[in-house]
Amino acid sequence: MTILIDQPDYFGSDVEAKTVAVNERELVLDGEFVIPHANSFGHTFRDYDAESERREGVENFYRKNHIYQSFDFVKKMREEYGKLNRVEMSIWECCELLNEVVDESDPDLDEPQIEHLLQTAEAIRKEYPNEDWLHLTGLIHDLGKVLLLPSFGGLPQWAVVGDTYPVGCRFDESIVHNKYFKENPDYYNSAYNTRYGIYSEKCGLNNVMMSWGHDDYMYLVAKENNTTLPSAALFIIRYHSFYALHREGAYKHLMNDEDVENLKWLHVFNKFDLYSKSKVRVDVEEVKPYYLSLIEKYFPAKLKW
Ligand SMILES: O[C@H]1[C@H](O)[C@@H](O)[C@H](O)[C@@H](O)[C@H]1O
Ligand SMILES: [Fe+2]
Ligand SMILES: [Fe+2]
Repeated sequence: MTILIDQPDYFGSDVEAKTVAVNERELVLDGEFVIPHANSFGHTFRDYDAESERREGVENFYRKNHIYQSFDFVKKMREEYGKLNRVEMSIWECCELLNEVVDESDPDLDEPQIEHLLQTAEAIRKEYPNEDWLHLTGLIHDLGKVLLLPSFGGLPQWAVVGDTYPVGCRFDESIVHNKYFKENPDYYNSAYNTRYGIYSEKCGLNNVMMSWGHDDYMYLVAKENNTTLPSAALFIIRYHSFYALHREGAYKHLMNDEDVENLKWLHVFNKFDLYSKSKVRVDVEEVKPYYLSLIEKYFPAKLKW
């Protein structure tokens, strides 16, 4: 699939000019999505140092995440969860399960995850009414967080949520709270701690092992259950937490040409994923029929998880 869109520039140097002070209700108006200048705690988005009720918990989360996400751990998880032998259910059933899930890594949101899914999808729908595949991508991108639930193995938060990054090569400095990597065994492994590590120039992200979590798991679920979503959707699901790449531009030397194309859509998507987080609730029952129709278009009725 070829994508002909301009690179969005809302993260450029003039980001201040592009952000507009809005009250939360403006997010639900029709037309172009407006980037709010503050999250629901009154801070800028993704400010990991801002003194807030969430700061300490989030830092603690990243400490564990960076210590335990090693190459060997990721390999084991991929093998284990690649079997998809735990649960059978529909996409919508999975959305409902997320009612119970709260993400401890997120400085911008403390609502149940189903709110975030609908807020993301609805914000995309307003600005890109014709890209139904992107609406559905918004709805499902975080479904992998069910890994936190007992029937999915009840993984700890550090193995499910938070930003992701490659393992098998050097941890980039732009990764949030990167100082904690010093306690990761791979940090001292000379096979893994160089710019390329076990990878090579333009090898393609598909060949790169990412830290384990909800992104890679949901990618596996979608792919192995033969979704008809386009490759850009699978790319978004798989790399939406890879902020070191899509926000900071690190690890670009590992991308191949297809990754470069798909990254354009990930930039589009990220605006909605990040800045739609608010206390404004979406009426689930009202939008449900629309999303059920999309699920039917792009997925089988029951999936293996
Ligand atoms: O805290 C957030 C949250 O877990 C998101 O779902 C993930 O995609 C982000 O990258 C992460 O920073
Ligand atoms: Fe996510
Ligand atoms: Fe998200």
